[in-house]
Amino acid sequence: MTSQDALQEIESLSEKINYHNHLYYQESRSEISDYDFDQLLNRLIELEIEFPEHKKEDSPTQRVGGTITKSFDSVTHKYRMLSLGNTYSKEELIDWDKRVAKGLETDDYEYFCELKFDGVALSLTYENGLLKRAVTRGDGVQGDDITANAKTIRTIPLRLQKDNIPAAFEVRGEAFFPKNEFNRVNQEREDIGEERLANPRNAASGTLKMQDSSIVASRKLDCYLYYLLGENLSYDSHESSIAQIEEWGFNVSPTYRRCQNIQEVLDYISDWEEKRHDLPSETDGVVIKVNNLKQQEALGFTAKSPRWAISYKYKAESASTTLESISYQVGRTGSVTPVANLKPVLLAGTTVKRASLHNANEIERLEIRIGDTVNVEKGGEIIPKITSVDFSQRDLFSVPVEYITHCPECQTELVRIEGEANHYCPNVESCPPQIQGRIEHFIQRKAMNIDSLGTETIRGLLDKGLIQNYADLYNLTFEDLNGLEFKTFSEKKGEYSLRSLREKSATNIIKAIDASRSIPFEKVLFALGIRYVGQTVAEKLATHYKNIDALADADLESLINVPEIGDRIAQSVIEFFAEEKNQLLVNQLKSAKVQFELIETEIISEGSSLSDKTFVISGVFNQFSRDELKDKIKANGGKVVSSISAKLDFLVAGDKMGPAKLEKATKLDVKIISETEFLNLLES
Ligand SMILES: NC(=O)c1ccc[n+]([C@@H]2O[C@H](COP(=O)([O-])OP(=O)(O)OC[C@H]3O[C@@H](n4cnc5c(N)ncnc54)[C@H](O)[C@@H]3O)[C@@H](O)[C@H]2O)c1
Ligand SMILES: [Zn+2]
Repeated sequence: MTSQDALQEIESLSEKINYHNHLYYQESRSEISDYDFDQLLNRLIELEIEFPEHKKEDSPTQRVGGTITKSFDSVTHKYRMLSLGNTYSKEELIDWDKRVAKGLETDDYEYFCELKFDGVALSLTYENGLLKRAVTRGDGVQGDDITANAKTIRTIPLRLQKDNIPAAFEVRGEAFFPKNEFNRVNQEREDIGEERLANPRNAASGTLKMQDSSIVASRKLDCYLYYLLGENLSYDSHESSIAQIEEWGFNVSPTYRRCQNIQEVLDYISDWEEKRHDLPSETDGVVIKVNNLKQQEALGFTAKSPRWAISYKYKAESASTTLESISYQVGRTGSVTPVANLKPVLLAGTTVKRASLHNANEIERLEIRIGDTVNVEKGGEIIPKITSVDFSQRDLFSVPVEYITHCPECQTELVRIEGEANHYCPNVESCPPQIQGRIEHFIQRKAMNIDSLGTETIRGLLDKGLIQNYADLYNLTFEDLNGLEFKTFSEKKGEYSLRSLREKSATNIIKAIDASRSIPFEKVLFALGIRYVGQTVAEKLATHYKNIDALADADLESLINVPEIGDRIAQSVIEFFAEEKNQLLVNQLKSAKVQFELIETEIISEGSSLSDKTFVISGVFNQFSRDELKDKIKANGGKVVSSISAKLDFLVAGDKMGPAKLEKATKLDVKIISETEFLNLLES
């Protein structure tokens, strides 16, 4: 390679990396995988080593990726917040270990391994035991002051109540979107017709940069701490400082391990490779730190990262296959989602046949064509995604994808709202999947809980003309259902066959419809399917207005004054009740005697056998739902708390409890009891 070629490649790589850095840190988005990003960066490092004359001072290899934004006050870090060197290869890790040994001129050192949590780095400053400031990493020198947003994270202590707290210190950690919370938020967004958030990391970063802290609070972010800094602290190892912050009440993930040598580090890496998927947070690798603080100091820093630490990143599994066709799905709100039909391929133990393409922009961005060879990846997400197209394999005669212009289900011309990525079918009234989608939304477990009525049965009922909307369900009789014919699709045979509903199923459905008459008002309100009214919003509206008539009569001003109800939701509620056909639906449901009024429940005391005892509940239980279990504890004088500490009396463990909780409770010697043991406590 000539020096001139190198210069050209260096410039083009720098430009690409700066572009992706900007998207990642400023806009909380990514267009390429982390692995591909790191390949670009590594190539640039390589070239700069070979052609040092072309290395620029502001090269992305010399700087921490982020910058500060204008929307928050910027704060200069007392100690710079650096990045971490990273590698995907065990050989490179072993090389790094050799450099550590060489740098320290001894074999006498230990490592401390932690998981690499995939979120946003936060620096928290405490003065006299009080949280003073929470700042993002920014460009490493200055960051954004996001204290108000960080305060909504419930595991970040606002005040420390131990007596051995230094007057001033800083802790650093990673704020992240717990997986189940991420899924909950996305489910809720889907329920109300909003786009899904792309991945937990980007969502956490986007959330912490929001101007409205109440939205931040509604997304229950969490934070793990992994670093203590300050003047005159008397710890000699990273491990002892971590033990200290844990004792002060900071949330430390119990997944760390001290390792005597690089072999033990490699063992730790393999131990967590699979297990990490069961943890509450996304992780993308392992961070390996030299444990002794004096030795850390001796090793020091490069311009961008410490020499005493490195991250080993797990590579997402990927596979190559062919895009056979694209089909288009129409959802309850009319939004159209393109789906890639792939030649079946084995990926991370499952056969993948489909991948979401999200919207027209994504198709354009990937420049994907039918017949292309594509790479699919399965990250933390359940749905696999296409990460890139192998252009070298492209058929000469292939043509760009033409996005559909008309609804594949009802042939109505699609519309695209300014500023939104999705296309919509505007035929709300009679587009079949929209009608069906509204009924499916109504009957789901979280709503009217009539889910014994499956998708296919609903189709059958619609086809027969027995129902036209969800309110019609209440007119169904056993005779309508018994023997009802419906089509069912067999994946195996790849074809539809005709079946008929059995007597027992018909009975169950009638029972479930009947039982839904006692489903509480807030759930009924959610079931109606008003755009932007998800479960939480429905609860807020129900609590505020107490009954459907008051809500239907509310004007814009009144609605906006309800805490946490914004313009968009208010407008949507008004539009819903203004439509005559919706008024008819509501009236029909009223005649069917569903709950349109709030019943305020009180917890009735059952005794005091649990008084002064604290409980954490985790997992799934046989006899109770989690809420019922909580009520039971409260009814008997106990207290339910959310995090495990040494002071906790009992951890009630159900099935599928997270391994991290278990490990933490075991470590802190908290008493772990089963559901049955819990019931015994009540009787004693
Ligand atoms: N896909 C893209 O477009 C794109 C763009 C830019 C950056 N990236 C990704 O971001 C990474 C670079 O980001 P970076 O500079 O923030 O470095 P990094 O994320 O690789 O490592 C540093 C960060 O790790 C985090 N961390 C998590 N657990 C930790 C622990 N236990 N101890 C210490 N730190 C811990 C901290 O936030 C710290 O700031 C790259 O690996 C790249 O893959 C991707
Ligand atoms: Zn349609």
